[in-house]
Amino acid sequence: MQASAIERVETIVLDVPTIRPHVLSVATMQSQTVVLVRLHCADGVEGVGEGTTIGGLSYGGESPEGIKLAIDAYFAPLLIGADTTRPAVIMDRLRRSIIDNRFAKNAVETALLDIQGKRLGVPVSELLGGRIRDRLPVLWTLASGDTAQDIAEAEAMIASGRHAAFKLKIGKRPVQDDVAHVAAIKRALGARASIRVDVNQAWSEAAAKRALPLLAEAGVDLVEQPIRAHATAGMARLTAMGLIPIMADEALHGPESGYALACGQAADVFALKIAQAGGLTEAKRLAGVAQSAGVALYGGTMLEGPVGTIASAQLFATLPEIEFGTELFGPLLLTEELLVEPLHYADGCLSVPSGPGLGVQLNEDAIAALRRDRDSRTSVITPKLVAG
Ligand SMILES: O=C(O)C[C@H]1C=CC(=O)O1
Ligand SMILES: [Mn+2]
Repeated sequence: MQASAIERVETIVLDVPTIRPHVLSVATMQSQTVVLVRLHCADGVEGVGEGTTIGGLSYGGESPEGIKLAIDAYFAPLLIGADTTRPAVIMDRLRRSIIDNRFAKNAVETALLDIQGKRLGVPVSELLGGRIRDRLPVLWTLASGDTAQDIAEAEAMIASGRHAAFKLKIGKRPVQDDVAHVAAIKRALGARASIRVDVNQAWSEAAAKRALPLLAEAGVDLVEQPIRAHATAGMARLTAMGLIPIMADEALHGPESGYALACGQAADVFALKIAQAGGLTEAKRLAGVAQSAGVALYGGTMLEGPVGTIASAQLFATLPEIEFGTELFGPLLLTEELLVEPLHYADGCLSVPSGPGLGVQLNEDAIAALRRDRDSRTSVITPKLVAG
């Protein structure tokens, strides 16, 4: 086997507790399931990628277990023996052979670019056209499910200087209750904070039409995916109201969907997510569609751990404009540190690592402690020890 060829594909499911319940209209998260993909080359070079979603199958069509299965059963045979010095050739082969599975493709592409960056001695950003910035603005999501707790959390974030923009998860309660919740938070924080809301598709168009003037009146700066992902014409009607910028999130499945939304004038802003786009290069193509169409950009997350977060950051750092900032706070929602050296968050920004590849190193002890199969791995060993 060639030195740069992939010798082994490893997929690991981690269950990581969250610092508090994270309440979305589609799910309440008490923990996050992170799928890590490690590509081991014959010469010992290794790349890591992440395939992470929210709430099992409640957010999208790929579950953590499904991502692992798809990679183990279908991606791995195409990857073993492949030459990692040609990541684009490998991704082209995968895209031709495997339909959809965008989260799994993103995880694999991330690992391939991590390898390539390590071999060339450059950060992944430099493989994607080159970075324009080393720091990215990061907001925080208030989603405890309780208005007073959300206000206290925001006050603490503002006081510590970590965040001054907040996204509120709504859509679970009746519209008037959600609007009261949002208005109370904005009233408490005033001009000290930018407030945005994410409905995660929960409203009908009629409910959204009722809510938008009230949210505008309350001082909300952005409304994310208020109605169903496929409701392009409805999104266009809400956008045309011109009350608050409307952002597409779940509706975006890569550059083609972005092109259709832009043609239909169905959003003012796109939430760019490397997982939803099917990888970093597809996400970069989507960003190009937005730039060409005059659609603003926002750096989104699937609440990934540090690997997916930094893969996203490496891409977002290459964008000339990212008007609405980013939400790359996923690692801060987790109780456990998955890296040897934690990511650096300060003054409302995340620093983009400058080392080769992703520029992050996994904390192997944390991975061993959090992996879902740790008990079965132990029980494989235990009987042998008992028998011996
Ligand atoms: O945007 C989403 O729908 C998913 C995610 C991003 C931030 C957050 O709290 O949830
Ligand atoms: Mn969203």
